[in-house]
Order: sequence, then C-alpha cells, then structure tokens
Amino acid sequence: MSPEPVLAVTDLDVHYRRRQGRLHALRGVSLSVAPGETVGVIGETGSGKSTLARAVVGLVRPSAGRITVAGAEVTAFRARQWRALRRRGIVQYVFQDPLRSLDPDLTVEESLAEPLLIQGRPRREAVERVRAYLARVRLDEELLSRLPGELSGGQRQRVTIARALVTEPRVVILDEPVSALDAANRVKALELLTSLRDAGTALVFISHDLGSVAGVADRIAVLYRGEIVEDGPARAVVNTPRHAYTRLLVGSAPTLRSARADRASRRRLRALLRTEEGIRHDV
Ligand SMILES: Nc1ncnc2c1ncn2[C@@H]1O[C@H](COP(=O)(O)OP(=O)(O)OP(=O)(O)O)[C@@H](O)[C@H]1O
Repeated sequence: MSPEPVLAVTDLDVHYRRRQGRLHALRGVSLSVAPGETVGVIGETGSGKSTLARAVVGLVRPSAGRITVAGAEVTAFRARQWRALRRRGIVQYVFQDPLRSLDPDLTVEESLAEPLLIQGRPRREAVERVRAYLARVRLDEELLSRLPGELSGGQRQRVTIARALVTEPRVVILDEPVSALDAANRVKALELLTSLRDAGTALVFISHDLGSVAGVADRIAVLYRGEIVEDGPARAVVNTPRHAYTRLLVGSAPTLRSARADRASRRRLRALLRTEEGIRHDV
C-alpha cells in the first residue's frame, strides 16, 4: 500500500479577478506528493506554477477543489488558520524572489530563529540550530547580524532556503529556488535539499526549466495553461514524453540527453501547440 500523501491537491480551480474579467489560472489540477518524494512541476511562464504553489500554502484561495496537508483537510481554512499552519512549519514555501520571503527589518539570525521560537523551542536550542543550518547552506556566521538588504542575491537565497528548512518541515515548495545561485552553491543547495528528502521531507520543485529538475525529481508534472497535461516518473517524462507540449520542453532543454528533436519537428510541434486540436488529441 502506498503511504498517505503528505500533500494532495484534487480538482483544484483558481480564478483571478482582473479588470479585463476573470482569469481561469488553474483548471482541475490534481497532484499528490508522498513523504520523501521529490516532484518537479514544470511549465512556461504564466502556466500557473506559482498560483499552484501559493494555493497550497493558503496565499491564494481556490474556487473549487480540495487540498490536504499532512492528512488535514485545509481547503476551507481561514487566513488565521493558514497562518497558524504555516507557523507550525509543516509546509514551507521558498519564493522565487528571496526579498519577499525575508522581513527587511530582521537580521539573518532573527529571521532564522523566528519560526523556531514560534514553535516554542527554547532560545538556546534555536540559536544552536540557526548556526547549524547557516553552516549547511555554506554561509559565514558573520552574516548573522546583517539585514537582508546587506546581503548579495545568492546569500539572500541561501538564507531563505535555510529559513524554510530550519523547522524540518514535512513538505517544502521551492519556486525556482536555485536560480539566483552560482553553479557551486547550486550544487550545495541541492545536496542539502536531497539530504532532507532522505530524512523524509517531501520536496516540490517549481521551474520553467525541465533540465534543472530532471536530475533531482522522482516525478514530473507538466503544467500547461493551468492544466496538468502529463504526470509520471521523471525518466519516463523525459525519455518518452506523451504530450506534445512536454516534447517541446524536452526538445528545448539542451542539458537533456534525449533533446535530439531537430528544428523541423520542433517547428511542427509549435504549430500543433498553437491549435487546441493539437493539445486535445496529443500528437
Ligand atoms: N494576483 C493575480 N491577479 C491576476 N492575475 C494573476 C495574478 N497572479 C497571477 N496571475 C495570472 O495568472 C496566470 C498564472 O500566473 P502564475 O504566476 O501562476 O504563472 P507562473 O507559471 O508561475 O509564471 P512565472 O514562471 O512567470 O512565474 C498568469 O496569466 C498571470 O498573469
């Protein structure tokens, strides 16, 4: 029997109200993540990736569907209940833009210690843990007294990752988490994340770049215009993509071994994708 998912989204719909009318940003999205599993959610800009991430941490209210986190039905949670859930540190979200995740008036030490103190841990234990996690993301202790505005983009992103992980959450949603890091630090951050996965934390990597998650994800879900058009084991999605849009993503990810689609077939796929027919019938 497969373990109970730590995160389950069923038939999720999200609408945004805009001046030009309502936008149907997510359509019937279902996604399930098991403990210790790493899932990649891939899609081009505007496909709804951040909307999905924000919905599962209660920052966007769905118009239909269900969300369960660690076995608890949270769909109808009010803002106060979502805040309490986030504070318990069970589900954490690393934003695309680290400046949005860090309070500009808190030092690095205060930012990292805050979720631990909210969990009720003694200050001494919190301080020790903060130092341990700072070292795990390869940041020097001298940064502890700095404000986010006094850090480089890469340092800020590592502080954000450390802050999300310090509570040892059950699920971490990472929205383009390593894009601000250089190659060496990206490898370190990924190592840290995979060590958490080995300890049972589920990871959801969100990215527009299939190549950047193909090597770390167990499963890949492909989001296209607000719908999941493919969801399967990472290797199968990369080597034998079933949907036309996934084939286009594979073909345009130069780091993937199977990216051999020639220009002509890519053009053909693009043309097909422009028509609803191509999407519906999957070439
Ligand atoms: N607060 C909002 N109000 C209105 N429309 C929004 C809002 N947030 C996102 N959208 C729209 O919803 C759609 C999905 O946006 P979303 O940010 O989820 O896409 P994304 O796949 O994360 O894109 P990117 O890779 O560029 O971050 C887009 O058309 C976007 O313009």
